[in-house]
Amino acid sequence: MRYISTRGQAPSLPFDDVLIAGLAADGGLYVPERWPTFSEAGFRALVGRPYEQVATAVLSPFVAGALSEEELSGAVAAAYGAFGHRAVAPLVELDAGDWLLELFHGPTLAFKDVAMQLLARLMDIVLKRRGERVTIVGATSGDTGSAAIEAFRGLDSVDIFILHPHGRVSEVQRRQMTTVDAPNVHNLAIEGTFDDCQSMLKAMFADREFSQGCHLAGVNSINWARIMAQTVYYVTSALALGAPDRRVSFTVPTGNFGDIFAGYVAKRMGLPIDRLAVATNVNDILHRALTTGRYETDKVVATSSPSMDIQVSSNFERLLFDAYGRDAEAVTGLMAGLAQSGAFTITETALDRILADFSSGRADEETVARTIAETLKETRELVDPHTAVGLAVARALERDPAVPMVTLATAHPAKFPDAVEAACGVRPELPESLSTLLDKPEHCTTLDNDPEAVKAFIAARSRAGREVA
Ligand SMILES: Cc1ncc(COP(=O)(O)O)c(C=O)c1O
Ligand SMILES: N[C@@H](CCOP(=O)(O)O)C(=O)O
Repeated sequence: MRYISTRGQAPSLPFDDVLIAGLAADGGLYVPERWPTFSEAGFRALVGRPYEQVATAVLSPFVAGALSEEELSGAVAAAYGAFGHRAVAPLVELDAGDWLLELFHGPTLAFKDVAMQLLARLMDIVLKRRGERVTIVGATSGDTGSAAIEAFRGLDSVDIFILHPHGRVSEVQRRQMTTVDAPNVHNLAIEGTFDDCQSMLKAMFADREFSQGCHLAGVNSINWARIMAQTVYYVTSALALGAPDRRVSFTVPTGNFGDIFAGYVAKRMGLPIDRLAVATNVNDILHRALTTGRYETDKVVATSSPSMDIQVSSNFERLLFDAYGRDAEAVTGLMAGLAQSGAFTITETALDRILADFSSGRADEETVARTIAETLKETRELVDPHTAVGLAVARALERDPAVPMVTLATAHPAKFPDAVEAACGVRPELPESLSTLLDKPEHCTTLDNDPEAVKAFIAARSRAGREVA
């Protein structure tokens, strides 16, 4: 399998190069040159199999030619062996036809662990094989950072620098990152928003001297391997609910469009997904774009679901690439418009193609709080504010009663105890594994929203940078 850039100006690469590169050299995102497909019989053969076996089968076409079956299945087994639930991503029925897919049984209690635990192992295999070291730079609104630090801490082949927006992540999220005391882990609190952190990250990749000099690698969902790993739980959950003989819909709390794009990939692979519903909080650029055809950035507002406080939704570019018939020039034009004026308009044809698969909705803060309280009262499930955004949108959608709706539970409520307690009066307890989090010392440097200062900080501490020099 080879991968091509959404902007069409970077060379096509095999999986192992895409894994290390993160962003394409032309600023685009890598996607497979074609979508691999499974027949109905192929999916049927996976029904009832353990998560690890399904993962190996689903991921194998994406890594073909770059990793052996043994390397992939070994990494998959190691990644998911330590999850807190044997099913890895269990389903819970809330009401008839209304399901929650719990994605928070990994070490940092958010869905990011599902991809990050695998990504770290795959990267380690490739870097050891090549005898290389990389500098990972990541931007986080809370969860990607903690999952990445947990997955990569202590790895000799990697130095990891995580940028988070100062004061805009929950205390638990921040401490999950800053209390890790490992020589290869560096936390940077940036005086800005998540979008500032993400655009700084993209600028670092675009600066060839810096990115080559530090041997930069990315672990945000710009990295294709993140998306790929997330397709697996769409498959396991749909199969558990009757696929391939029955259609299933998903509602996905959405920010950077990575998680829901993984659902789109599963659909392109042949999984009978009926609707993919984008659920946003009041930072609703995606809901507005799908409703009006105009993708237009606005000021970001801090909410109780901080990991979704995003305006520029990176992976939407991957969807646009398909919606425009894989026309890289058209996508480059849209992205240039976004950079210049903070907006672009989607053509009617492309929007129609998007709406054939996707629905959308938005939940304001009052609705999120009410949903947390009502869900607890009616189902005895305590949900986090991101999951509540998903549930609120799923409940407001027009639905086919014959099609089960799965809402992705993207984080454990204990990551957001203040918001959950304010909504329903119950303070979720941190699991035993994280019970000492609030007592440990923190390690973090606060920097201005100044790309040059951040680059200088990283360059001075990057071991890969010193080796290249
Ligand atoms: C808990 C939680 N829910 C939802 C999202 C949104 O996911 P995505 O950015 O893949 O759309 C995030 C952040 O990415 C998150 O951390
Ligand atoms: N919500 C994310 C933002 C980064 O998203 P990613 O999926 O592109 O890594 C976070 O929690 O950091």
